[in-house]
Amino acid sequence: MIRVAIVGAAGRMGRMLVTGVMLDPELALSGALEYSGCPLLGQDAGVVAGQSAAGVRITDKIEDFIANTDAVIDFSSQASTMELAPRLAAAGVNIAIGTTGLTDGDKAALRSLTAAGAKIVQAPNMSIGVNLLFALCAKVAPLLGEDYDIEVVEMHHNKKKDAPSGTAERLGEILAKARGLDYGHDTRHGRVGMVGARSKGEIGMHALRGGDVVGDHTVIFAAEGERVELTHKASSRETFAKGALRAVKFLATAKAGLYDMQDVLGLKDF
Ligand SMILES: NC(=O)c1ccc[n+]([C@@H]2O[C@H](COP(=O)([O-])OP(=O)(O)OC[C@H]3O[C@@H](n4cnc5c(N)ncnc54)[C@H](O)[C@@H]3O)[C@@H](O)[C@H]2O)c1
Ligand SMILES: O=C(O)C1=N[C@H](C(=O)O)CCC1
Repeated sequence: MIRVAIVGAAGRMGRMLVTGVMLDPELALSGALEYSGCPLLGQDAGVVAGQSAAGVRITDKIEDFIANTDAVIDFSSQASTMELAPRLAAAGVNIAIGTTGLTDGDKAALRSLTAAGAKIVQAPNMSIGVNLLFALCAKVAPLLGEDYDIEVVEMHHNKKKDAPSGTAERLGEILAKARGLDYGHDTRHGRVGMVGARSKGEIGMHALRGGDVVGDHTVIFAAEGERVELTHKASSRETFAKGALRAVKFLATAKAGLYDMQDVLGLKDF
C-alpha cells in the first residue's frame, strides 16, 4: 500500500486526486494540504471531494502527515510547489508534480534535489493522450520539415492562471528542438500590430481562455496547399488524475531521479 498525500486538496485537481486515491486499492490517503487561511481547513478531504469521509482532515502543516506518507501529489501553485519540494525531499517522500508555471530555474532546483536522492515526476500534463502527442510531434516535425510553419493553439477554462499552458510550453520546446530552434527566443506569443510576414524560424503560440474547457491543444503544421493538425482534447480532469496515480506507483520502485510522464508511460523510445 502506498500512502499518498495531496497538495492543493481542495482545488479542481485536488478533489479529483483525493477521489482517485480513495478509490484505488493500491493507495491510501494519508494527508491533504491547503494554504493557511483556507476556509476548508479541518474539513474531511473525502467529503470536500464529494466522497464518503476519508478520515483525513485538510491541514496547512505537512508535519501533520509527512511521517506517515510515502508520496505526495502536488497540483497547487508554482510558489507552493517550489517551497514544499525541498522539505518533502529531505523527509524522503516521493513527489509527483503536476503544477504548471514552473521556470527553468525551478526545474533545475528540482533536479538538484534528485542529485541528493529525491525521486520526482514533474509533468505539465499527465494524460496518456497528451504524452502521445508529445512523442508524435517529436517525430512529425522533422519529417515535415521547414516548409511547414508550426503554430500551437491551446484553450482552457476561464479560471486558469498561467499562459500559455504548461502543456503548450512543452509542445513548443519539443517542436523547437526538432527544428533546431530555441524555444525562449524563437516563440511568437500571439501576434498584434504590423509584425510583418511570418519567418521560417518561428513557432507561433496562442492561448485561448473561456468557459469550462478542461484542456485543448492543437499543433498546426501549415504549408503551401495543405496543413496537418494534431489535436488533443481533454473532456475530464480524471485523465490527469489517473496519470498522477500512475506516477506515484512508478516512483515507488524507481531510482533517485527527475522523471516525466514519458518515463512513467514508457514512451521514451516511441
Ligand atoms: N499536470 C497536469 O496534468 C495538470 C492538469 C491540470 C492542472 N494542472 C495544473 O495544476 C495546478 C492546479 O490546477 P487546478 O485547476 O486544480 O487549480 P485550483 O486553483 O483549482 O487548485 C489549486 C489548489 O492549490 C491550493 N494551494 C495554493 N497554495 C497552496 C499552498 N501553499 N499549500 C497548499 N495548497 C495550496 C489552492 O488553494 C487550490 O485549492 C495548476 O498549475 C494547473 O495548471 C496540471
Ligand atoms: O486546468 C489547467 O490548469 C490545466 N493545466 C495544464 C497545463 O497548463 O498544461 C494541463 C491541462 C489543464
